[in-house]
Amino acid sequence: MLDVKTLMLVLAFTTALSVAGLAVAAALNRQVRAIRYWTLGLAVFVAGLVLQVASPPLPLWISAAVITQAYFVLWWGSRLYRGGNEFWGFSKVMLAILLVQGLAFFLLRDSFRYSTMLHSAIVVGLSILTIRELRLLAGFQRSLFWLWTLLWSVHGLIYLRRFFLYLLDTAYTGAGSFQAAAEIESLNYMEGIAFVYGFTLLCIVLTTRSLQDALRLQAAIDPLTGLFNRRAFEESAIRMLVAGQRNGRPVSLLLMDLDHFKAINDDHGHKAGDGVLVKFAKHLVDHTRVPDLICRFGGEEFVVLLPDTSQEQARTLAERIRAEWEKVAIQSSRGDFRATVSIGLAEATLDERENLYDLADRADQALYAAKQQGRNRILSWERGLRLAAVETVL
Ligand SMILES: Nc1nc2c(ncn2[C@@H]2O[C@H](COP(=O)(O)OP(=O)(O)OP(=O)(O)O)[C@@H](O)[C@H]2O)c(=O)[nH]1
Repeated sequence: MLDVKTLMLVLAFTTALSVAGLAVAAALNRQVRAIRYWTLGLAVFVAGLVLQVASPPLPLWISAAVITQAYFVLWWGSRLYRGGNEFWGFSKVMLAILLVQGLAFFLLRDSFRYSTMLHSAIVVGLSILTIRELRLLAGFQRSLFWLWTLLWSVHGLIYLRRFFLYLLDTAYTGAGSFQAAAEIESLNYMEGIAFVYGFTLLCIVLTTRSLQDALRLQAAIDPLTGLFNRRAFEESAIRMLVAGQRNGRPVSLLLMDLDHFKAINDDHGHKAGDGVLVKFAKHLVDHTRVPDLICRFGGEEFVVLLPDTSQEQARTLAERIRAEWEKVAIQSSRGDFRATVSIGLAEATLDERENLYDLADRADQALYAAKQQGRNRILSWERGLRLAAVETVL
């Protein structure tokens, strides 16, 4: 069996290397907050190990408090990865925990057995909490979750075993130092080395995954309004439309265009124009249901695809959107104003040969006619509408 002190040093060295790697990754990926805390957690772990190597003469309770504190920081990082709130007094919470457990380890300082048991119990508890954080992450990749669970479960089980050995096994209950319990302690440190390697690797993978998600979101979302952009809308809308046609369920589409938007920009400035777009996007979100697909089609044009909605039902909704929108007061430095919207709507036919673009084309014809007839109104598509609109222009 390897000497415990040597293993402690190897673990400290391995962890220090991991900290260096993670620190570079954290600096390069500032938007992933969790990796900063994982790096900090491992750095605290290194400090605790160094203190442990130096005890005696240094009291062991100090290193015990520092090492267990590292687990709290790692758990906090995982909590952030799940989407927890960063500013919920991290430093205050950590300080409070450090004080409480520091006091507990201090009170147990004369009993190697009980302080080791407390140390093991904290590691087991935090391993469970850390597993739970990624479990709560909706839609998280299963293989990554299982790797995370495996890593932390093995680590937690090793410490659970340690807890019970010190509780029940006479070979350890009387031990007064790590050297006296070398058999179990060296196994712990060897597993610790493997754990740090595995954990570091997973931190990098999770960070990459988080960046990929952010990129995917950026590619799908209109940055001004936070609505789906056209590309993302088309992807989901095509699926929604085909599902409706297959199941014989009605699907309707509203195509909306803010009226005289150029004049709004000219009279109130481009910034106020942007504000109107943001406000209208929120207005749409407030007036639709969760399954409805809302998108900024481009410029001042918006579209909503309504599953399980007939033309009549869509018209009622469109009327509510239009009527409520004209009441909304918009503040601008050049005076408050109101805006209106024209809406063209069409219901999909059950014929699967009609695709999303055909449906959007029909809604566009209705919208064009609504504009021709004076704006701030809704028109449903009907046969001959394009012809009528063209005639109106002529
Ligand atoms: N502020 C702002 N303006 C935009 C944005 N995208 C497009 N626009 C402006 O929207 C205006 C659209 O003008 P038009 O297509 O003439 O339409 P309109 O003035 O709304 O007239 P009608 O649709 O006929 O009622 C243009 O001046 C564009 O520059 C944007 O993201 N922000």
